[in-house]
Amino acid sequence: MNSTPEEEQNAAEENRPETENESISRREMLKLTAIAGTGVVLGMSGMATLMSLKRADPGPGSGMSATKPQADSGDVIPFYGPQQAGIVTPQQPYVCFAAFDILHQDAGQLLKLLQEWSAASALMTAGKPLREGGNVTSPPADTGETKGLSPSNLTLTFGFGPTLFQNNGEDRFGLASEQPAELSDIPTMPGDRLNPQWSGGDIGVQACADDPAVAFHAIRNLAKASKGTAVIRWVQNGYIGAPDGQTPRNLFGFKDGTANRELDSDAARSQHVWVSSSYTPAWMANGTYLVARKIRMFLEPWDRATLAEQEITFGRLKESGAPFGKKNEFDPASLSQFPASSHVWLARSAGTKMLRRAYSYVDGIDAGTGEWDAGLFFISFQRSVKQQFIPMLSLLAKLDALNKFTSHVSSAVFACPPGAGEGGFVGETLFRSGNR
Ligand SMILES: C=CC1=C(C)c2cc3[nH]c(cc4nc(cc5[nH]c(cc1n2)c(C)c5CCC(=O)O)C(CCC(=O)O)=C4C)c(C)c3C=C
Ligand SMILES: [Fe+2]
Repeated sequence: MNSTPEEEQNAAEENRPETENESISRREMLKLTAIAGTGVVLGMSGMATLMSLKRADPGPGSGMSATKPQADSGDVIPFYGPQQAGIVTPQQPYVCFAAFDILHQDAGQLLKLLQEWSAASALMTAGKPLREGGNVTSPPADTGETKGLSPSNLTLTFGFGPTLFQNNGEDRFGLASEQPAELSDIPTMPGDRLNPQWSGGDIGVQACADDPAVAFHAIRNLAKASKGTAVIRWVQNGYIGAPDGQTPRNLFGFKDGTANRELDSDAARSQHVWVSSSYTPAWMANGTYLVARKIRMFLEPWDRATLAEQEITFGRLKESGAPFGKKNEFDPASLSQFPASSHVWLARSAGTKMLRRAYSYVDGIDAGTGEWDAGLFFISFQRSVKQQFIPMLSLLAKLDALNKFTSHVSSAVFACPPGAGEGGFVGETLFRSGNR
């Protein structure tokens, strides 16, 4: 027998997941009464008090409607897509980067975590809260501090560290055969002062946004959702500042990121950033490798160096960012004009390119020296760590004039799989790969 529209509506109401606006249910009332230990039926005023514990609809005009979140403010970078966002999408001014370690050895739970993280990421990048309206006797799903803020172009980029595949020779999740040859720790370089507590990690998550509160909220809520399955190993915050459309300056006052323009075309990105579909392992097609290096910059001696020394160190002019012998930032550089062992000359001589997405960091004052604990949280994306990153780093570590003013204090490498299709999850290609 056909049901009436009213019956259909009632059935839909019963099956509807809880929302923020939903009035308190009779069952919840009974539970709350029991918790309150009154053992008596509440009168109207008690009822009203309990009802008010449920958050009210913010109402029209508040800009916070539960059904229509702030996603229409235009600052949304879609989470789903063939490639992960946060790589070639425009660099936002803030990063909160976290490396997680997985606490167990259960591949099923790892898969579930990636599914939950992807679903949560899709919501957060769209400016939507994590499921709301839990009853008052359980913690809210979303921590809530970004309520009312715009999506802020939040991107969440996930990568798998070498230890996810094998740790001390142990195949923790049955994934060892899928570990890419590219994916192993960067060899220690001369001058490195790496702190293992700030290095490595099973899964790296880069949260970038126009608002630091939004980037932190994303990492905080992913950590909260992973409770019992993963713990944060290290976190690094960073920022860049640049007038609109211009190259940001690092803490030494130089424009940093100029050469990224050479990777603006799809052809250049296919050549230098994205892993091709003919690559092994196949699950990495349309993915890339992320290298993160926390590089302390010694601001005090730098600030005492002359302008000439500063410019010779980089091989570019401080004011304009132009290469030596040229006038403007984007004038083509000629290797013969660069001072020998200048940073840019060496990086160019390596004969390879990478996409850099670095952020400045300031972690306060070094308790031992009273100097700034500050520098560059260097992040680069490349299709091959072995052919691009390591040869360049080796050259720089040996000869770079910049080494006098810097020290590498942490290092991590992550294989970033392709993006997830709508409703899918990041890492799906790994879990569905042929050998499994
Ligand atoms: C292994 C790769 C690199 C590390 C580590 C690195 C550290 C580092 N860089 C700067 C500042 C600048 N780097 C610049 C250019 C540049 N740097 C790298 C690579 C590494 N840098 C490359 C590939 C390039 C581009 C070279 C080219 O082809 O022109 C510049 C110049 C402007 C620019 O193009 O961005 C600056 C400035 C710091 C401060 C630093 C460590 C603290
Ligand atoms: Fe550099």
